[in-house]
Amino acid sequence: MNASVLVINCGSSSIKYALIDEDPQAPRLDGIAERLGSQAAVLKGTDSAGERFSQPLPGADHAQALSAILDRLEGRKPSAVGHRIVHGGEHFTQAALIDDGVIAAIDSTAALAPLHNPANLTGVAATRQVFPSLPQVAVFDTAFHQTLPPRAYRYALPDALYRDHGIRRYGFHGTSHAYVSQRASQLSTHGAGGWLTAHLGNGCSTSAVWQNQSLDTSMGLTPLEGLVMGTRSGDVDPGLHAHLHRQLGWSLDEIDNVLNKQSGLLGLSGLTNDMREIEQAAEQGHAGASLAVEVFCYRIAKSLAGLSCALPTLDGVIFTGGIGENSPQVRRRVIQLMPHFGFALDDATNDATIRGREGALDRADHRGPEVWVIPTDEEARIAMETRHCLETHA
Ligand SMILES: Nc1ncnc2c1ncn2[C@@H]1O[C@H](COP(=O)(O)OP(=O)(O)O)[C@@H](O)[C@H]1O
Ligand SMILES: CC(=O)OP(=O)(O)O
Ligand SMILES: [Mg+2]
Repeated sequence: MNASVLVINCGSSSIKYALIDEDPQAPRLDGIAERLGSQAAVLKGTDSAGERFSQPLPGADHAQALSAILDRLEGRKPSAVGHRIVHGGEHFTQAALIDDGVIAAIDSTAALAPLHNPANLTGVAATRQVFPSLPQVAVFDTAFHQTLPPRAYRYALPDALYRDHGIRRYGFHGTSHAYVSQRASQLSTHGAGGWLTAHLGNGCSTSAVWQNQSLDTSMGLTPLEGLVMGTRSGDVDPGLHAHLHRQLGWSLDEIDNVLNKQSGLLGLSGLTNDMREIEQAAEQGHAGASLAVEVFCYRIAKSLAGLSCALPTLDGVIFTGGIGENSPQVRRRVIQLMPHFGFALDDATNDATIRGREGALDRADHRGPEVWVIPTDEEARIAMETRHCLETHA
C-alpha cells in the first residue's frame, strides 16, 4: 500500500496529528489541537512548506478539531488512520484493526489507564465519524513490552490479583523504545544487542531491550511507576497512600491527583514541570530547581543500572524524548552517576548534540558500551505499524 497514514495521538483535551507518507522524504504535515472544549481551543501546526500556523477554534470538541485538521491536510487524503492507544492490557501484543470488538477490549482496559484510554477512545469515535470509510488501526504503548518475562512483569502480590484482575506491570512508551532501539541497532556496529533506552519527555520511562525485544521497563500497571516525570512522582513507598489517608485525611482522588499532577519536577522545584525552565532557574541558584534536576538524574541512573540486570550484554544506552534529545546536562549527569559501566562520554559532542540531532556521544578511541542520542519518532513507528497491520489483514 503506497499512501499516507494519518497518525492520531488523542489526549483528554488535545489531539496531536501527523500525516505520514510511505516515502520518508515526503514533507510531513503535523500539529496539535489543544485546550479542546474551552474558548481557548487552538490548532497549531506546520504546513508542507514548513510554515507554522495557528488557528483559533473557540469551543471546539474533538470531532470539530478533527474536521479542522482534515482541512489542513492540503487535499492529501489519508488511506488509513493509526491511533496511539496507551493501554492494551494483555489483549494486544501488536497493532489491531479497529472494529467494535477491539473498541470493547480497549474500553475494558480503561480502568488501568483512566487518564489515557478514555481520551484515546474519544479520538477513535470522533475519527470514525469524520472518516467513516477509512480503516483505523490501534497501536498500543504496551504492546512492545508484552515480551517481558514473568520475573519482570509480576508484582510480589497474591496470585489472584494477577489471575483475576490483571494486576501486573505492563510498561508504556513502547513505540518510542522500539523505534530508538531499532534505530541504534541499525546505526551502531554493535547491532541488535543489549540496549538501555531512556525516553525522557513529559512522561519518562526506561527500558532494557535485547535483540529488539523489551525485557524490562520502568513503568508498571499504570504510567505512574518508575522515574521522576514532569508532574508525576514515579516510584514512592507503596505505604504512602495509607499514610496520607490516615494521617492527613486525604481521599484517594486527592492522593491520585497529587501523585499524577502535582509531583515530579513540578513538585520538587515548586516552579514548573518544564525542564528548560528548571535548568535556567537552577543556574540562577534556585535550590528547589537544583534539587529537582539532581533527583531526576539520579533516579534515571538508578533505573538504568537496575535494568542492566535484564540484559545478557550491555551494548549501549540511548537518550530520547524532549529532555533526552535536548539536555546535555541531564545526559552528562546520568552518565557520571554510572561510573562502573565503562561509558566514555565525549563532552564536546554531548554539548553539541541538541535539536533533533542523532549520533553517538563517545570518545573516539572508546570500545565499551556506547552512549547515543536518537530523536524519537513515535508517529513514524505508528504509521509503519498501521501499514503492517493493514497488509496482514489484506
Ligand atoms: N533545550 C531543552 N533543554 C532541556 N529540556 C528541554 C529542552 N527542550 C525541551 N525540553 C523538555 O522536554 C520536555 C518535553 O518533552 P516532549 O518529549 O516534547 O514531551 P511530550 O512527552 O509531551 O511529547 C519538557 O520538560 C521540556 O522542557
Ligand atoms: C504513557 C505516558 O506516560 O504517556 P505520555 O508521556 O504521553 O504522558
Ligand atoms: Mg514529544
